[in-house]
Amino acid sequence: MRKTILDCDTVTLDEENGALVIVDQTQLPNRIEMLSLTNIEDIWEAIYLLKVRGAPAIGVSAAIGVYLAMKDIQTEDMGLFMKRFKKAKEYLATSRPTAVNLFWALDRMEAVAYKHGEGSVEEVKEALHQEAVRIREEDIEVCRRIGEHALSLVQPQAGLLTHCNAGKLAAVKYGTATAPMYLGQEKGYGFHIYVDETRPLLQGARLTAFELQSAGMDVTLICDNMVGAVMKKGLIDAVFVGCDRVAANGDTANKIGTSVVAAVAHYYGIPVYVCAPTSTIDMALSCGAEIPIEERSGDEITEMWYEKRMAPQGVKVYNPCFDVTDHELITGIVTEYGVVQEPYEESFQKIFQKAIL
Ligand SMILES: CSC[C@H]1O[C@H](OP(=O)(O)O)[C@H](O)[C@@H]1O
Repeated sequence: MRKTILDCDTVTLDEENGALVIVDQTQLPNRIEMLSLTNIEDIWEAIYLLKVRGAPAIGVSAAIGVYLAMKDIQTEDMGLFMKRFKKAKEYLATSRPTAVNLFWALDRMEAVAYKHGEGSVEEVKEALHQEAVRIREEDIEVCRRIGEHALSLVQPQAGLLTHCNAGKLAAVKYGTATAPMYLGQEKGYGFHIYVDETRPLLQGARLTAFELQSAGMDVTLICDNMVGAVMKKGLIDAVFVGCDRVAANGDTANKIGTSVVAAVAHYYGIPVYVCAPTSTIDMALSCGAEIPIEERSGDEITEMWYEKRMAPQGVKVYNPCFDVTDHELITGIVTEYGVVQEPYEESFQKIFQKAIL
């Protein structure tokens, strides 16, 4: 049976070879190529170059990466070990600035290291190993639960629109925005899914359309500038998007163009749902203006995915990788604990209190 992208683990730990194994997403959809990364520099570069991308997948990669960086260190000096750990953690934290899951996962790994700090270095290494595996496994359950809550918001045969890739290729199995789509497919909901190509790196065209088509779903690929026409035509009943960081007031950073989708949907009275694992909610930021927005090389805009130039030499370029959708444009934020609505800060606090209990 030919392997499809759905048979490939987006991100996993190869215990036998001590490697982070990822699908090289820069080669999709033309080639399914797995990369086996054993050193922290290659893992950093894979995150930076979007060979592995998407907030949850970035978090899992960093957790596995920092474990791999520490597992072969030969010392019984805990102070030296923790010094080396912090160096590895801080290095991986420089790979990309917006997806809070990167920092959330690294902080979780650090907390586990300190929690076991009274033991031996070998015990800390094993604790890091178990936590990295746990972070990966938790994502599957968290996204499935997001899918179940999101599915309750739409009817069979609904027209859904999504932007960028918040799918299996951005996480471990279900994805976030695509979780209701995968669960709907399992239950025969027959969704009609419209996917924005998502310039400049085309995560929608290259990744979302690819994975959902591979799953046998009804997928229609559109250019980003067609969202208004598709919504005006009455083809969209709901928008589901992912997120890279949600501020305490519900303002959400997601792929550039998401705020446009939300504004147009708002104009046409179409609900916009952000699918957000609580690991992507950053209560330390009061509003979206505080979210760091990654800017990337202008080449991503002037070169058609590094194949041929499509803009004049020397043209000035601005390439913010994300934008912030104001909470007023968001109908609901779907977490693994349920659908949250305004006032978001109060709702998030209730969720986090429940999660702690
Ligand atoms: C489920 S998080 C996916 C999120 O990450 C993407 O950004 P990038 O492809 O640059 O990592 C995009 O914002 C997606 O919504």
